[in-house]
Amino acid sequence: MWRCSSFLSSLVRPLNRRIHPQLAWNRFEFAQHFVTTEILSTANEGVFSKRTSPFIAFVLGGPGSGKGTQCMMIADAFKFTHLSAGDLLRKEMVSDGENGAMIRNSIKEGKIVPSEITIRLIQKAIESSENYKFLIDGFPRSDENRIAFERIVGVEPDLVLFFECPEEEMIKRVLSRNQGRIDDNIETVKKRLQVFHTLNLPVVNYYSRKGKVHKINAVGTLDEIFEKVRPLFAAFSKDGPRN
Ligand SMILES: Nc1ncnc2c1ncn2[C@@H]1O[C@H](COP(=O)(O)OP(=O)(O)O)[C@@H](O)[C@H]1O
Ligand SMILES: O=c1ccn([C@@H]2O[C@H](COP(=O)(O)OP(=O)(O)O)[C@@H](O)[C@H]2O)c(=O)[nH]1
Ligand SMILES: [Mg+2]
Repeated sequence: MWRCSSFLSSLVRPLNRRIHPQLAWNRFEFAQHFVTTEILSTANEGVFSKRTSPFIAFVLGGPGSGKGTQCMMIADAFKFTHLSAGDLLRKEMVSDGENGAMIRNSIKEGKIVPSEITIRLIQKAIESSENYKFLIDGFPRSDENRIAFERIVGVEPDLVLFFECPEEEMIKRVLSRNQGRIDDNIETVKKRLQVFHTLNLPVVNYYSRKGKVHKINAVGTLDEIFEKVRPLFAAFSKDGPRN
């Protein structure tokens, strides 16, 4: 899974053996995971020698604002791991897990799936990654999501990207997305926009008050938008931050 320096692996491995698979990682195990990864990654990043937690960027915005598209470009350019909460849920929906039907119904209705389910999927994806820098796309979608993430995972995001897009543009993009999704139809997208305004935006406002939000105008070509995103991740580019 990830290469450990000998000292840390002696510390961490027994710990993992002791954790019952069903238990979500507690904060210590989570930090421990990243202490290991950090030591190995400092070699080429340098900026993270003192961190004991992953670098996390939340990527927020309404349905069709371009979150997934920009996340793929950021992941490619700066070697982040792109975790789309929606994709994780759609994968879980079609697995023979006990929550499949409930997840399907929530997505079909544009409703938010219970936090514990989404967070467990995100945490499992982080745990099974060798990376230590993550784009969490489309999460948190409510204050309840946000509070649960901080309680269960025990970390706050380092930055929050918020893609601002006019409603009619979002509707147009969602209806022409052609990914065969059960929620890309006019009835559901209207419900999702309602959820966006009532539940998602308070999350943006919360992080805005903490000075963590970078608002990006999401209208324009993919590259025009990415050029506004790029400076936020300059610290991760191989030639370091451009001054
Ligand atoms: N800047 C853009 N201009 C026009 N269409 C876009 C732009 N960015 C993304 N799209 C398209 O709009 C749709 C929604 O984009 P996506 O990245 O899936 O958004 P989100 O993840 O926020 O729902 C996709 O079909 C995508 O190809
Ligand atoms: O943290 C999340 C992310 C997504 N969803 C559900 O999954 C749907 C699709 O989310 P996704 O981010 O894939 O939609 P997008 O914004 O990309 O169109 C949402 O409308 C919700 O019903 C959720 O419940 N919690
Ligand atoms: Mg998306």
